[in-house]
Amino acid sequence: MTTAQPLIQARGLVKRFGGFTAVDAIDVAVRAGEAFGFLGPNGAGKSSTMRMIGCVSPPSGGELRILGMDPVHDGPAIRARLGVCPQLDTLDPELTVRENLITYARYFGITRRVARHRAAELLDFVQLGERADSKVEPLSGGMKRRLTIARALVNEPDIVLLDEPTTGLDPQARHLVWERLFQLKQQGVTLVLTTHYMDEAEQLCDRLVVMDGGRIVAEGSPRVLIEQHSTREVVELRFAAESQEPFAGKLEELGERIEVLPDRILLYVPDGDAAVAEVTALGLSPANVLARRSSLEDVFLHLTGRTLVD
Ligand SMILES: Nc1ncnc2c1ncn2[C@@H]1O[C@H](COP(=O)(O)OP(=O)(O)OP(=O)(O)O)[C@@H](O)[C@H]1O
Repeated sequence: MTTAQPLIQARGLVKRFGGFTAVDAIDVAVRAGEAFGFLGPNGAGKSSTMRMIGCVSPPSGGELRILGMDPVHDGPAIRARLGVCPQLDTLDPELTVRENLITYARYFGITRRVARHRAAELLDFVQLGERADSKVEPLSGGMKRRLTIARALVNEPDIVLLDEPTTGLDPQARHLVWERLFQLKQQGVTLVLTTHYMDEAEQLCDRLVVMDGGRIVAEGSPRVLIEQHSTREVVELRFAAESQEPFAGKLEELGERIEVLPDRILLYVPDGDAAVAEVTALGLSPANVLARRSSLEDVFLHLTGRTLVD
């Protein structure tokens, strides 16, 4: 395999569960050293895709190559070179923090001596060195997730798969996880992650695909996706009324595009402050006004007509 070849290449990849198509003929190429994301709402098909890449769920159709190998025939060889951080923690609550890493390393045939050394290094990396002898149970959600990330690194993988790495964590815990993932990125580790948080996708991913209903609806870097599918800024207006709809007609002239949601109106404009001044000049007085930069949430809304997190 040459370095120019993508580490993960999917062409027309399909996953069906009975008559239901969860992943519908997607094309994906993940290059060495990049942080690649699958962004989409619940049920978009992100986990199903990850499980095929992780060689724990066989594709129903299409082509998938991971590190130049075929997951159906070369599953064990591929898995040996992957690090996997699943959506739900699968740590062993009977073992200590350190033992969780050592036991996991042993599955890869790593000697006990090397495993101990690697466990110590990785626990320092995820800032859990002081908890090495603690049982897993009393750890916070964020600590458990960082331990799972450490566990995913124990075999020095070529690719790390992270399924919703910060779902369920509070903001501070999320930032600690992000910091560690940034660090891995800087070390040149290839990261593949799923998320339904647009801020996570924007901050961590060099490139991403936006998924909806099993399909890829857009692909690119966060910056390019925003440039292609949104305006520079957005003004969010909330009117204290039963429905936002009656206000929309009056605002249509102001923006390049307008979205009316049940609780607010989004006005897509080049300059947020100028648009707010124009809203005021129209004599409208919304209960709440926010001018902000466009985000991947706006991209998703534009492409699908729905918000990422309902
Ligand atoms: N084992 C299964 N049997 C039947 N249907 C499944 C199975 N696994 C997933 N699905 C369905 O496939 C669709 C995609 O699920 P998937 O878990 O891949 O989505 P997701 O984007 O990862 O969302 P989430 O964040 O909720 O995991 C969903 O409609 C889900 O109900």
